[in-house]
Amino acid sequence: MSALHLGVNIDHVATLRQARGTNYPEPVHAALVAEQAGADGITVHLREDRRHIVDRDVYLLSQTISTRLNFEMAVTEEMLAIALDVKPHFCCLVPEKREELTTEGGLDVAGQLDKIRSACQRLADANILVSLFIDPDQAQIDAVVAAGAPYIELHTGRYAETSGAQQAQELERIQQAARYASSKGLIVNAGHGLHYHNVQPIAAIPEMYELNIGHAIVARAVFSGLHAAVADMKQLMLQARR
Ligand SMILES: CC(=O)[C@@H](O)[C@H](O)COP(=O)(O)O
Ligand SMILES: NCC(=O)COP(=O)(O)O
Repeated sequence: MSALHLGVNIDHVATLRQARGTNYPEPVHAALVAEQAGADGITVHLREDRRHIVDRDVYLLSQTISTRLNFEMAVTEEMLAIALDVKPHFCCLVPEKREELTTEGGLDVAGQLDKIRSACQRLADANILVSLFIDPDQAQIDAVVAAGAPYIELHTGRYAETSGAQQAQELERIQQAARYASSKGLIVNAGHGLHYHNVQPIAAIPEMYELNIGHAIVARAVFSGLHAAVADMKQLMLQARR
């Protein structure tokens, strides 16, 4: 079983800033507090519409954090140019719809293999580690291998939205996908919609390398402070591994 890492997604610190067009709260400040509290990495999603994170955040974070920056991006020429300029540690390629409230599904790697393979190659040539954000689906995992990305991030959104028997079924899909991906040599991350009450079954999956968690941590920080919110989440994750 590998060590389990926590990537803290700070998109919604920026959501609060953009709501009023102020210069606070500052995402860099949030990233540094998260690192002090035990975050192993910082994740941001630069959306096409710049609804939360904006370009300067990505540049500043890459210059200031001391863990690893995970840059979530749609597979567009605009985002590829930014990634190749910033050179984050990781790029996670995600699907994006302008009108969506949040990321709705995984990237269809199998359905656009040439495009994704070429993006992976360009990022790898710049020494950026690429992760593909996919649904827990064997055909998509096979396509990731064909695309040449070393990491996947399994979309846990459906698991997070369901309950009871349906959630148990989703958990099983994620467990099977993690096992299959790992047998193919991929490093397995997961994320989306994870919170303090649903994280442990996902954290307990032995193949998991990193969980990326944002909304729930930022929401809890309103009441308990960001340091405690990150530390509590990390503790829950590590507890699930014992
Ligand atoms: C790709 C993914 O699952 C999320 O991390 C993504 O960042 C969601 O975007 P929002 O933060 O805009 O909801
Ligand atoms: N890739 C998932 C992520 O970064 C965080 O998603 P969420 O916890 O904000 O739903």
